[in-house]
Amino acid sequence: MAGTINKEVCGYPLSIFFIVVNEFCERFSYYGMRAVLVLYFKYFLRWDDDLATSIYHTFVALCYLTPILGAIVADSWLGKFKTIIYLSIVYAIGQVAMAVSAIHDITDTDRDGTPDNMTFHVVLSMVGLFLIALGTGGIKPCVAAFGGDQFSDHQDRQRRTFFSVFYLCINGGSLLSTIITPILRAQDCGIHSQQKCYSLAFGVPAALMLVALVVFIVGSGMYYKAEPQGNIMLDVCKCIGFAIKNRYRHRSNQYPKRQHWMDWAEEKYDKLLIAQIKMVLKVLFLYIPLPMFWTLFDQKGSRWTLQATTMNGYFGSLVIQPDQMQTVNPILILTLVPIMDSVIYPLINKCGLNFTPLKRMTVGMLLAAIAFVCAALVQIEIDVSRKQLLYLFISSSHFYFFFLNLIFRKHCPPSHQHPRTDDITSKPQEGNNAIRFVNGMKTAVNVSIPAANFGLIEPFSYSNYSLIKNGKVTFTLWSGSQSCEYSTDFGFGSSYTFFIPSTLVFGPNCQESITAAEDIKPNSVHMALQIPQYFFITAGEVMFSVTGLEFSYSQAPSNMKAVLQAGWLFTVAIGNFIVLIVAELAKLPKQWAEYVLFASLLVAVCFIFSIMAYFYTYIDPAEIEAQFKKNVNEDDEDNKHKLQKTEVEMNKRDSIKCHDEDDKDKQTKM
Ligand SMILES: C[C@H](N)C(=O)N1CCC[C@H]1C(=O)O
Repeated sequence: MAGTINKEVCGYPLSIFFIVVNEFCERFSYYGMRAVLVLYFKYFLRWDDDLATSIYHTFVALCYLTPILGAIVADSWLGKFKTIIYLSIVYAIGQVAMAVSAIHDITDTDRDGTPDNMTFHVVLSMVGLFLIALGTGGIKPCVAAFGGDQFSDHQDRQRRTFFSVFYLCINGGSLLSTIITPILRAQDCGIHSQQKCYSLAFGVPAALMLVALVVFIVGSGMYYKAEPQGNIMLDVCKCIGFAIKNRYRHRSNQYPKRQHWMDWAEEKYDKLLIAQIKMVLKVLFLYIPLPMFWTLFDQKGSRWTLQATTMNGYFGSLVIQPDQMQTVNPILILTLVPIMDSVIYPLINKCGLNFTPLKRMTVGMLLAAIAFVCAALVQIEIDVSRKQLLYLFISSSHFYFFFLNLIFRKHCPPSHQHPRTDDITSKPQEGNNAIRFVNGMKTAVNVSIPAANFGLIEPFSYSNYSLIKNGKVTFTLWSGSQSCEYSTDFGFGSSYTFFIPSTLVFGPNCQESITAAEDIKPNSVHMALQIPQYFFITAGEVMFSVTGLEFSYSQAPSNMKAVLQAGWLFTVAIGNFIVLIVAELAKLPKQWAEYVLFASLLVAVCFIFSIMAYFYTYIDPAEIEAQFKKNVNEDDEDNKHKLQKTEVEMNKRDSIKCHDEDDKDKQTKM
């Protein structure tokens, strides 16, 4: 670092406090908004599942593609500080636009609780999402690199700790927001009519983004702000282009070979710039296999959550919803980062092992592969339990419908016999329970719960299945003016048929007469079995991602720090795309086989990466740059000397010439 830091606390520059708080608030804003986004698409904008999922993934991928833009602007033009400020404003405007787009009252002219001009809400939210992607992606590489810039060259250890704390803040923000925003969304709010409060769920992240901006500005006087060094990316592209062209022009054997193909740019470009480009290319080459890690990592939110929907989420009196299992990741990050930094790494060092950053990343990839093997084992357990349950269901349902038919033939006229065309044959999706009622009474019965209405069930008829969530549910049965309340507890993924007997007496004790037949048993494999796979993927993330973040900073030349951070984040974007492609292409019949496939792919990639890492030599960009500058200065000195010498000689020669000419003149005059 070229400048000096004014204030230090325990050996750390005070300025990084503002940077980590800014990152915490920004990640709260980003992950909080993301947590309710798909539900907003589905229930507020009324999109179908496919559209909602593809727009969601496109948005996430965009958020990790825009870092390239932010990095170019920061390194070449505005500098990191101004880029963070300007793009944070864009980001906050985007979040506010999202919050406004979710106020149904704005276009609810008939006051029935639904927006009347959906185009307004769709357009505003799409503009909002675009601004957010630009903002969050744009500032992400700058904030990390700007934090790294605050340390002096001799503060390597502190800078490593900074990147760990930085990662803790990311996950602290992510954890809190993914718990809080779904709660905010579940509230009812509105001016004319009450609806689920998406505007609050987006409004709080918007407020947090404003806080992030204010905190960052407050620290302004304390930052070290490296100056941008001109349009560096354009120079880099031109230099690479020239090297390729020049190499091609001199392809014949008569020209001596050069050590590196970039050396073919030496005729036209500065040696320092060529050396810096070589550093960046070496690291970017190493990044090629890395997206595979993110491909596995990002399936937490999709495949693993779907797996959780087929499991039992009762943890004592606490009920964990399938999508809430994802919070295990940030919780484990908050625990594992300090343990790794203060116990595991020092212990490995004490054992005399040189656990270099690239070795850590390799181990991180292997841990992610192990996580997927665990996921495959859990899947096999679920499949086995389902087979047993299905067998139980088929045999019991045959018996029970045989019995039902006997009763119905006896009691009801043929016109009243209801066909059993809608019998459920597979487990209900997303951990829901499929419930239906059979009315054995001679009068019609209406059955309802707060979330669903089974409708009027004719005498000796079945209702259709309704899907209801787990937990305690109270059904209200109405026949004329008489009612009966029936309460029961549901687990995950079960199916029940409730019988209303012909002898039902409405009143307080009516509950006892209603009987339930379990068509499909609730999920039996416990969600706790997913904890090992979460543990391994998160331990892998700590070794891979935290190290990768720091590695990308430490190996980047001074004028391309943000660009390499963006390159690192680009691997996350590619990983997301691979999930979409592989899931489409490899349609394996068994889910566990898909998990094993992904684990094997990562092991193969990890093997390639370890070979590449073996040949990588760590550099100190600052030292190399200083050496180059020294050489240039020495060259300048040499040149100056040479110039002075030449000038003196030239002057001497001139004066001799002058004397000669003077003499000649004198002679002619004479
Ligand atoms: C929430 C994750 N544990 C996490 O920290 N990240 C996932 C992608 C990179 C990183 C982030 O910066 O959000």
